[in-house]
Amino acid sequence: MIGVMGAGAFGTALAVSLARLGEVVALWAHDADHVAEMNAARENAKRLPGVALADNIRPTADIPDAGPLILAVPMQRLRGVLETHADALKGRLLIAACKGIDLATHLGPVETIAQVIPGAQPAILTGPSFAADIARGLPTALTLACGDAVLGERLQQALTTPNIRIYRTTDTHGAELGGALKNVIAIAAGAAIGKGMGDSARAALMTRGFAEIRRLAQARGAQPETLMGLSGFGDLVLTCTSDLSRNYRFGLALGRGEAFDSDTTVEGVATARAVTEWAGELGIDMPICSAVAALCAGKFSVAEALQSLLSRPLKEE
Ligand SMILES: NC(=O)C1=CN([C@@H]2O[C@H](COP(=O)(O)OP(=O)(O)OC[C@H]3O[C@@H](n4cnc5c(N)ncnc54)[C@H](OP(=O)(O)O)[C@@H]3O)[C@@H](O)[C@H]2O)C=CC1
Ligand SMILES: O=C(CO)COP(=O)(O)O
Repeated sequence: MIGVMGAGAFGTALAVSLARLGEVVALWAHDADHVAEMNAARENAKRLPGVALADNIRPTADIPDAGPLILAVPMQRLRGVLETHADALKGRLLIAACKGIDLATHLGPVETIAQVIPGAQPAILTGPSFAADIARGLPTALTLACGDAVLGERLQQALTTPNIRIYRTTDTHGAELGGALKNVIAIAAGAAIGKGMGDSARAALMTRGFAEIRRLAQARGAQPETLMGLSGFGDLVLTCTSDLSRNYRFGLALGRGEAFDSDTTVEGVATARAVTEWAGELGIDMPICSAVAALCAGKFSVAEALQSLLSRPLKEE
């Protein structure tokens, strides 16, 4: 049995894909009414409408007491979920599927699990993948990062499905920071396109944004090759170029001066703030992330954010 905690779009899509392996997948939601709705309709109409839940997917309000658990809640909720359910989670194999940096602690998902849950065996599943694509059975490649190489290999086998090919690494810092920071750069890319600045400006933001991601991640001990892989470069490309990305669409709305649905999960907003604070403490230069944080906080207009980037002193690449 595999458990997925968090019945949002991504948790549900992973459950749908894992169920194709034939084993029982428990899909835990914190809201009992939502569980009842999913059981009655055999669909998660609230978060992933139009996708049937196979018979071996079990929506539940009870955390399964055996087997690995995938944590697919928004990053800013992860610590609270872990603290609330610490007794049920202690010593368990916990695989984060969230992308972000915790505002209160400046920790990523793997570090948060390790700090909150005694004896947990933490890992992260990350990389370029939209819930809608995974649920439809479209081909996807992800990175599974686990500090324990033997466990990582076991998880790689267990979580590979007919449409999810998994690569593994022991570099959890690289995997979690690449996935978190690409969302911030996607907001910048969306804002540039929304403001009509063009594809050349987007390419510049993606490239210089990637330089910021590498600077911060390597200061944390991440390996350069992890950042060049699916969880870093791969996810940056997907998220900065697809209208399916919520972070990119949020940026588009900022650029166009349009409203954006406040119930939509946009991980890059809190992460931009967290990373700007954190980079400041470490003395690392993160101008695009800082401009996005200021933009999201309403301190800058898109034009002012661009001006702040273009007026920086000239330097070597
Ligand atoms: N969607 C995607 O394509 C991808 C998403 N991800 C990552 O997965 C993570 C989750 O995103 P996604 O599923 O898309 O988000 P959604 O907005 O679709 O769903 C979030 C889910 O988390 C639940 N939730 C919120 N707060 C809590 C809480 N305190 N306790 C328990 N459950 C809670 C929500 O419940 P409720 O409905 O009651 O609010 C909802 O089911 C994010 O970090 C995202 O970056 C990664 C790759 C792809
Ligand atoms: O992480 C994702 C793609 O890999 C999903 O991106 P959004 O959260 O921007 O929709």
